[in-house]
Amino acid sequence: MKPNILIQANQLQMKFGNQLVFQQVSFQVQRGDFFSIVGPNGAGKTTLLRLILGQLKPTQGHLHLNLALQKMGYVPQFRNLDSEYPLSAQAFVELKLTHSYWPWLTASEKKQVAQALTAVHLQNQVRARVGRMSGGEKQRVYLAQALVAEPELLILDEPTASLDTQAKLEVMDVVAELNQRGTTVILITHDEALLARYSTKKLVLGATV
Ligand SMILES: Nc1ncnc2c1ncn2[C@@H]1O[C@H](COP(=O)(O)OP(=O)(O)OP(=O)(O)O)[C@@H](O)[C@H]1O
Repeated sequence: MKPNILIQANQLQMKFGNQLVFQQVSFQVQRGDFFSIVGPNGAGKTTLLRLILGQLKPTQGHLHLNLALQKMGYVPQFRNLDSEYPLSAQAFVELKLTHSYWPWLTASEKKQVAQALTAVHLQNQVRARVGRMSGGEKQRVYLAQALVAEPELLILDEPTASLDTQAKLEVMDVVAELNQRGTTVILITHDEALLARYSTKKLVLGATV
């Protein structure tokens, strides 16, 4: 596989028992792509992400990955953390690096945390409580948590669903900046406006089944 191809999917089929979720799905994700996956509810978008993350195997076809699982960052759907949630943005991001064998972070890990918070423009709010932040800020904290591992591929599963337009753009502009600096992005979205604004390639699921 050419080094600039990160994911090559050939004729994927996915069934759960007798239920066919999709078939004949082929696509290629190249380094630097802003790749979107769209399709109606139940078309198998999350299932496809789970295949990419190695949590499921296709029932037919082949999925070749040109990067290690540790080089993938994952940002989940927006979840509104309770206003009483006690952790600061910094502590929330540090959770991703906490060791079981020693309780402190190394100097370079602290630097990684600071860099991740700077990349999402929260460098002035490192001590702010995540529970008190706006929706867009909360989702940028999740993004920072995915960034501490310095991923080559960032996978976002409807990261802005239920956020207002202002907050959506606030999150997606940061994702676009990361993409422009070389991070490959895979985005699941129902949002046509986001697709038109940011995406360079699109896979439509559900159209052929
Ligand atoms: N582990 C599983 N076992 C059995 N069926 C499953 C499993 N995971 C998903 N499914 C089924 O596969 C189909 C596709 O689900 P999936 O969550 O991938 O769709 P989606 O496109 O992400 O939908 P949505 O837009 O609603 O999030 C659904 O019918 C779902 O019930």
